[in-house]
Amino acid sequence: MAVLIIAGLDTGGGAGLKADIETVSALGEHPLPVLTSVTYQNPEKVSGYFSLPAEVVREEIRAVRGHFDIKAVKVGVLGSGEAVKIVAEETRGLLRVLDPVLTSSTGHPLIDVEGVETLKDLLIPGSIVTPNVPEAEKLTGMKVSSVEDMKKAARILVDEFGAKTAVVKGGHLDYTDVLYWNGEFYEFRGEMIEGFTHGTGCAFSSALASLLAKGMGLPEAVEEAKRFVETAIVFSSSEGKCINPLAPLEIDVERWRTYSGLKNAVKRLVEMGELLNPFVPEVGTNFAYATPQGEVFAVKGRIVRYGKTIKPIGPVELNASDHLKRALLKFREFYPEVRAVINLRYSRELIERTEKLGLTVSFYDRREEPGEVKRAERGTMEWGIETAIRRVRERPDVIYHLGDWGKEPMVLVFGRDAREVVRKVKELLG
Ligand SMILES: Cc1ncc(COP(=O)(O)O)c(N)n1
Repeated sequence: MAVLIIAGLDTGGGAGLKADIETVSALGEHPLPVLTSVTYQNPEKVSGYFSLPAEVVREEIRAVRGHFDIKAVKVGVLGSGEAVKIVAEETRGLLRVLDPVLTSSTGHPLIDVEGVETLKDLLIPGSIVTPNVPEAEKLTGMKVSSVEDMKKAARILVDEFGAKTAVVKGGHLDYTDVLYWNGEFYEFRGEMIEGFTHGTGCAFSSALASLLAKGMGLPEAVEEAKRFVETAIVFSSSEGKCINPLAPLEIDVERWRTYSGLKNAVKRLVEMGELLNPFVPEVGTNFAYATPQGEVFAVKGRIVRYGKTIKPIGPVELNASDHLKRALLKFREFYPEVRAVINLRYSRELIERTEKLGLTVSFYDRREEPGEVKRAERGTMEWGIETAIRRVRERPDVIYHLGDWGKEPMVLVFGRDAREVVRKVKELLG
């Protein structure tokens, strides 16, 4: 189904048309992108924008309106009052979701002063309007600091401004979204989700337009759009510092379980921070957790000593550790049930304690490494793990070496899942 998108271009690839196109595509519909403004922007700053002549926007819409069977339209950045007028004219009769973008989240205006007034007069009437809290405040002139205020603002947008429906999004308050539809309020609860949020407003309105285009009704479509955006935040892009609307296509259940399992396990480790601190090597600790299919999540930038405690540098991401990933994948060739591993600083006491606890310990020694492995660029880790595994009869819980990666002696603790690794580490630290 075709979804018309009327929005601006974000050169940083975070918000605007790019997020909209990805969202509509991820939800299986066909995006028709109409450009209104080019913004000069990166994740930290919008340095300006250029609005296309409004007549260009009109021609863009006309080129597709007669040709495609457009089921819904999403309107984002418009830039100028003139464009608002034309979009109101050219989208008449279409199911219209309006994200009333007034400024970027970094605070730069994305519409001129006349545009804000024209938006109220011409475009909000008849639209499903989806402001966030600052936008709801600016449009209604009221202060919005609670769910009750959000309801009041939603009602003003519908009863006084003539919107068909209003969804006030609570990302700036307690993550509850409020829908006012057919004279009734609906609340959609959410929670703080770690990740980048740049582009969330665009993705939400595009998702809502796509779901409505499919024929989904309200309030279900709002709930579904909210969950879509939550997933896009969870799997946001650290490179783009923005959401990842393609995440729902990229993840599956096992990826999700592995990701959240590792995230929780890292939290448990941080709780034991003081105890663990002396066991964090100079190069840092990492914690890798593989899906049953062998994709490996780890902590981007590793976990480092931080004062008396420890701190993960970045988020949990796919392929965030090369060394541990290789160690784990090699281990799994022998014992596929093993899916998690952590590296700790070597100490004689740690190994003694492992043995005392009845865990199986093995090791490798780089002095035994055959010449051809040494000469090959990347085989040492694999050779070491295989050698250690073959040295003992049972599946090892711990493999250590006395000088390798960064030449620092290291202990690797393996387990069937991230939770089991945390349990073993807890036992080892006493
Ligand atoms: C082209 C364009 N459209 C929309 C936004 C709002 O997104 P955000 O609130 O994440 O800055 C933006 N910054 N740029």
